[in-house]
Amino acid sequence: MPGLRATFDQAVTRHLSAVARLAATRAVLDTTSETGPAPEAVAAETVLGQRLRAAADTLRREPGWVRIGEGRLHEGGFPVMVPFPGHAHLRLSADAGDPRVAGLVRSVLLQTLATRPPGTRVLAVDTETVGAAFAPLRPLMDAGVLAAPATDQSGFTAALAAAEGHVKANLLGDGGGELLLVIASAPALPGALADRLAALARSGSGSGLRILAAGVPELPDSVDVTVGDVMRVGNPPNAPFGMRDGLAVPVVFDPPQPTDYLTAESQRLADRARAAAELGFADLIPPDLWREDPADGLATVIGRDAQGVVSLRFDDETPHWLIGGRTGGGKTVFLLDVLYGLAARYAPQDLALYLLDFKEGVSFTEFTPQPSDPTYIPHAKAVGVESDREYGVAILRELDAEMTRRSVVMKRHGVARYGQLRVHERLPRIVCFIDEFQVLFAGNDRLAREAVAVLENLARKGRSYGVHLVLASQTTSGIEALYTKRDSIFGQFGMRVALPGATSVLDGRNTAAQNLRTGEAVINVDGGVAGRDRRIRFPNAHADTMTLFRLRHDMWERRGEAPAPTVFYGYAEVTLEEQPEYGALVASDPPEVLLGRRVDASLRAASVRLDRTPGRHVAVLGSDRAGAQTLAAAARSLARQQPTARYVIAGLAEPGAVESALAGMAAPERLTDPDAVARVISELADHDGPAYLIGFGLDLVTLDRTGQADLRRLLRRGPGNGVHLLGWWRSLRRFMEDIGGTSGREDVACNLVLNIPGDELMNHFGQSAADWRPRPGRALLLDRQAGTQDLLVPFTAPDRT
Ligand SMILES: Nc1ncnc2c1ncn2[C@@H]1O[C@H](COP(=O)(O)OP(=O)(O)OP(=O)(O)O)[C@@H](O)[C@H]1O
Repeated sequence: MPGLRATFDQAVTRHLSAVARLAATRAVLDTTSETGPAPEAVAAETVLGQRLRAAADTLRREPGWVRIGEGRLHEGGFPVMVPFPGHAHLRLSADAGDPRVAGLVRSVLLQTLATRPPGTRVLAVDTETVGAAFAPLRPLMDAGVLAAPATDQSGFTAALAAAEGHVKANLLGDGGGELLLVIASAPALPGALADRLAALARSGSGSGLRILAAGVPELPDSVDVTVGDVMRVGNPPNAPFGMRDGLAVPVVFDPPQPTDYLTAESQRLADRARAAAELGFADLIPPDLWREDPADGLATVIGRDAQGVVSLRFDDETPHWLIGGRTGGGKTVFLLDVLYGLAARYAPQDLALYLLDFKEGVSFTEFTPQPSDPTYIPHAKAVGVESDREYGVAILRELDAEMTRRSVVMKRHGVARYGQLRVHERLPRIVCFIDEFQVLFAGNDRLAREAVAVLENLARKGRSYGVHLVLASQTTSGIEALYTKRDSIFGQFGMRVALPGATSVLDGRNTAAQNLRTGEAVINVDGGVAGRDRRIRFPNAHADTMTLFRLRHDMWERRGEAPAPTVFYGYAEVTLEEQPEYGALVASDPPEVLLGRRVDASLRAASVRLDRTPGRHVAVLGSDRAGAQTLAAAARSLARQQPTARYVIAGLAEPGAVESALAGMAAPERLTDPDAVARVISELADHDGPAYLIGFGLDLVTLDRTGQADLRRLLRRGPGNGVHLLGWWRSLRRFMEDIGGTSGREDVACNLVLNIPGDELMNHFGQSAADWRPRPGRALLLDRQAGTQDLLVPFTAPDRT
């Protein structure tokens, strides 16, 4: 603005000429002291004082000038402004051990920050009062504007090194904004350090560094202030404004600013810096979708810090990330920023996402189709919401298998790295996000051991195959779980992200994550070591619903062939009717009885084939009433495939489930009397099929010796004759008695176990069943002939709410 510029230039000129003339006037006043000051000289000085006051008034609002005290005239005074940091550094001869100097240092610092760009950052040194000189400016420290003061020689050396790094970056044109080095007091400097400080001071105006140093013996290119009872302002470098012999009048210190003022002003400046450092969610999203090439890695913008915009990468240096922070610390928001940022930059052919959360963690549901919004993120392949460990491990196994597939392809092309493979085949990079990953290790059982092994393999080899992991946890013990499990896994996670409340993500001696606020994070690309931290602010994706909505829809519109992800909702019940395979059932022999949904990467139906081999019966075991519903669903799936078979329904318990089993059967025989059931068992023992006895509560049937023999004959010979039993026993002991104990074990090969603890199963099913921990909504399907053991969500009643 030319008008303002002109006013300022005038103010400077007026100030300079007034200062110069003041010296001359002073000389006259001083030589006439015997007879008292000459009235004309006093009058001239008064006029100059007025001019200086007016000029100071303008300069006060200018960046580059600060007030240091009041110039004393014979009558009145005027504010003394010095051209810091605009034209020069500033040296004070005494240090902050003198409270007046401490007050002046604070005042100059706050004035400077108030008129400089909000990105200005400050390195502080105070060895004499151990940082006390800066203590009232705490809000600036919390906001990352003012670094925690260095209080000893090594801290001072580190501050010099940081300032040197800043100067180098600026001189090379890498930017970095403006840095102030404020030394409130310093140790006696050995020659080498004094030389380094002097070199910094001489680095020139293009270096982006200004120095305010109190108590150092010298500082090139500075306004030099000698501190005694009053201050004497020396000759500024290049004397740009006529003070060739310094300021001719003594300068008195301003009264110290009260702590309340210092805190409030620091807070105001801190808030301003925070607001300026803020990026909006829209700033994370590139103008054009899917333009980036993943060959050398993935990158996305996440936020900014004092140095500018911060990007995060998945590449050879930081193939995997570890994220920590307490509940409510912003983990969900952070992950969403990353996910949307990546998905907007890379096409689904170039980036595949696997998203897992375990209990009470992030919810990735917004990436999946919902009844209210059928769109989805086309990069998402599998999403687990409140997943079981089994589901998580199954996904990890998939990724492990994918690495093996890629290694074969890479061998074929004679290449060793993902980047080289991309020349031949357009395979996507894969990123697997696991929230509350420590759940995978819970239990220290076979599954936990497998989780550790697969995770270790992925962590070690993933970078070569374009497979990346992001592990997040809200608890210290969660993060430590990884460390204590396998040191070698932890070491692979070069990228550390500490959100508010994170304790173990960074190195134990790194305190950078203290005092983080919501929306802030410390990013460390060096495994968490101190000194490699960037404290950033990241935007809240959910605060910009319009951009989010548009992005989702744009991506979905362009999804092409990318199918919706498979989604596993750990908390949800599943009915037979919603399982895709049920709709596809047609008349077939032998039939596949559907029992539930597998808890694995496929989420396909768990089924057993009832063919003519021995043992093809189904026992549902456990008192959980859900067992009756599952049996009913099995019966309905059977009726679709064997519409003309004979069905005998033993409805001894759970009449509601019995009713739903009958649906779809042409002419079922329904029995409700245990004795009638015993009789039909005897009849079916020597019967030719196809016939199915479906028993609800078979433990209610009392069998005499003959009856027991008939049942065992049915079990042993039935399948060969096309006769199968599907029964629900509420007691394992009773079931074992009925089938004849160990000798009858192989006669019922398919067992669906509900609420019977693993240690009770061992006798009958062997050691491998010992890990089973019953829980609502889950069942274990053991097929003795196939030797398999699968976790599934057993089907529930369609009308259950
Ligand atoms: N970058 C941000 N800017 C502004 N507000 C934020 C930001 N990140 C998070 N928040 C606020 O903090 C709240 C909690 O964040 P978030 O849900 O991400 O936390 P969390 O660590 O995932 O916690 P939880 O797992 O308990 O949900 C958000 O609802 C939002 O109001």
